[in-house]
Amino acid sequence: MITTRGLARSFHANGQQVDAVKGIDIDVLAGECVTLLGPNGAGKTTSFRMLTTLLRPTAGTAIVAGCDLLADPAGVRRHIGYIAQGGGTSGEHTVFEELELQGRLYGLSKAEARRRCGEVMEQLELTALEKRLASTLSGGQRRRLDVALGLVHSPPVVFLDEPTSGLDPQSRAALWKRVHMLRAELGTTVFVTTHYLEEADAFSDRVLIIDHGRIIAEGTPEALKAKVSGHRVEITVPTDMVQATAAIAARLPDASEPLVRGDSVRFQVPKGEAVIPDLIRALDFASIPALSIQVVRPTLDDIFLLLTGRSIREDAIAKASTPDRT
Ligand SMILES: Nc1ncnc2c1ncn2[C@@H]1O[C@H](COP(=O)(O)OP(=O)(O)OP(=O)(O)O)[C@@H](O)[C@H]1O
Repeated sequence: MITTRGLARSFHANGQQVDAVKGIDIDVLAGECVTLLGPNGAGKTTSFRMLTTLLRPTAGTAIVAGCDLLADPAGVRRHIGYIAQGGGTSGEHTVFEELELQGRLYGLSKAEARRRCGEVMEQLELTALEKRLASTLSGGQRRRLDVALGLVHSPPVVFLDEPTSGLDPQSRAALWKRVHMLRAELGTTVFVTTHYLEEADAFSDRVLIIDHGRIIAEGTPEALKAKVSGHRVEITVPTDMVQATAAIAARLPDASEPLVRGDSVRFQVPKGEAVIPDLIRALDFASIPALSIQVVRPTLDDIFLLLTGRSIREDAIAKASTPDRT
């Protein structure tokens, strides 16, 4: 449903060239839900803007929903829904009017546009809000309207750029649930960007990890996590005891070099549960009161850490905006 070969885009800003996307090969099959996961500035939005015809690639080719991106951009536009970061509504129309207008822009007849408005409002639980001005909606309601706008013309492919950014965890889960219901009912192909690791893990069939404009890993969340062997152990202790705790951790059999962050010490071991008794005994002997000890299974962040030596999570936390409830 989406195929790219060597797709690239460079920008020129302040006399400098920025290679935002450096030749990516992507294959998304019909009906799949695929996530493009990466830290800030990795090239996610630039990739989406190219695939939705808003930005011309500097190099490479792409076929989207059977249409050639370069030769037939109008064909691509007819077959896709794009839910941009920050949404696409002006806010001065009611929910119903926004949806009807969008349907008409996509060439639906008035009657068909109205019928589809009714359907998508029901699917995204917007029916009770149909007469509300879009500008008066809460963040979660507004994001649901954005998704409805992307779906009103029944596209076979939807691009969702950070659909849950800025929403609280409950609203994020609810939005994902609705997107998946639509996919199950209509077989829509869903291509989505996020920097929320847990969402990529829980809701995607496949994850593409992008960093510095290149796809550095891809696979099912399970297959990606399986590349990181063992468990991570995290111990929280009083701050003045972290160095002594790190020294104890370093002496445990097969433990990786401990990493100290604030009042916590982290390290990798082949089997978390096997080292816990020794660890507790050693802490007890040294009179170090452990405030918490956690054995964490690998996450998608661990694979990113393994490949790049950096954490997506820390980058994302820096960017996270104030959560907005439905
Ligand atoms: N119009 C532009 N002019 C110059 N540089 C740009 C432009 N648009 C994007 N870039 C740069 O290209 C790189 C990729 O940006 P992009 O917005 O695609 O990243 P992203 O992964 O979507 O990040 P985020 O998660 O912060 O939205 C960044 O270094 C960005 O500064």
